[in-house]
Amino acid sequence: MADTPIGGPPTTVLISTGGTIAAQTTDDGAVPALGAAQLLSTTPRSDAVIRSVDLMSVDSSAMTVADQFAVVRAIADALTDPTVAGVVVTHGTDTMEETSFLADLYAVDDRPVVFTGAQRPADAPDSDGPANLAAALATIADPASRGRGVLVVAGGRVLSARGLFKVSTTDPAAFDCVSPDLPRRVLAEPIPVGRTARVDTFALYPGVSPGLIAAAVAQNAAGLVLAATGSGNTHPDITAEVALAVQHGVTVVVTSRVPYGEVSTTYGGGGGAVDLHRAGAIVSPWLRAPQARMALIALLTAGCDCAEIAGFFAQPGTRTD
Ligand SMILES: N[C@@H](CC(=O)O)C(=O)O
Repeated sequence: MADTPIGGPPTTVLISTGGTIAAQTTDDGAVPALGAAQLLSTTPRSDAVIRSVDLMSVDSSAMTVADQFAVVRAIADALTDPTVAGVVVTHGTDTMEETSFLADLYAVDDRPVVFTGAQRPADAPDSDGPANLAAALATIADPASRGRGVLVVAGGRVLSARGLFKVSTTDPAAFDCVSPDLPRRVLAEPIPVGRTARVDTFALYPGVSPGLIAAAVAQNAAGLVLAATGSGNTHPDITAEVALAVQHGVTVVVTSRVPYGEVSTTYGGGGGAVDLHRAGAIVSPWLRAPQARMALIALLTAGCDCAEIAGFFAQPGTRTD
């Protein structure tokens, strides 16, 4: 661990969580093995003073919601030190869109927070991890990174966490955004510790069984996020289940399984977004299912009611770009 000398240059905190960037290839497949200090040892030299925090070592596809909030708390802990210039989080790319967005929801500090990862394991001859980590550290040092919320650096791109999704299982430019300038919503609530609200998510498709929704309600889901077809539409049978779920006090958010474009109350016919909205569902115009779920978990855990949650998804928020 390298720490900041008193009166010395600002420190960057590097939080490692696992993922392919930290993975080594074994007979049983690639698994996270390296901590922050080992990641730094293969990263092109930077003059930054770096404090390492080995928070966890997991494949991000195996992360729990508790793990994700632990990452958010570790970022907040790092920023309690006024000598810290910013925080880099190394994380698997599979669920980086979720954890980075969750961190963005609580990012009240102007200092930059940058997530990065890799598509190729650390022991691959062409691993993209070292270059991504170097770029993430450089992004912390860039004054233009301040006040932009959480950023994600991969494959030569610097993107906002808001609206982010993984677009390739292999390309180093692993991510894109649904829209480059989504308004920023920051939650005033404290970062939760302990139990969080259960929110389930389903992709909808022709022939989908309405029983999926009933099963989630029966298992006490507090919220449901539906990745509907097109601009937020589905079969009329789903609308009836949504109405029942809402009557049971479950908050239902409708988004789309389509990557780009706005989700809107355009279509009727019994299963359109107009009908789902009338059944009590909240339409998420831009956040897709993985990020809408993170927001809903945070809002329900904070005790927000349906009107407040609808306001979160509807209001423009604070533009920072
Ligand atoms: N399965 C890996 C993939 C990656 O990091 O690219 C993970 O998300 O941890």
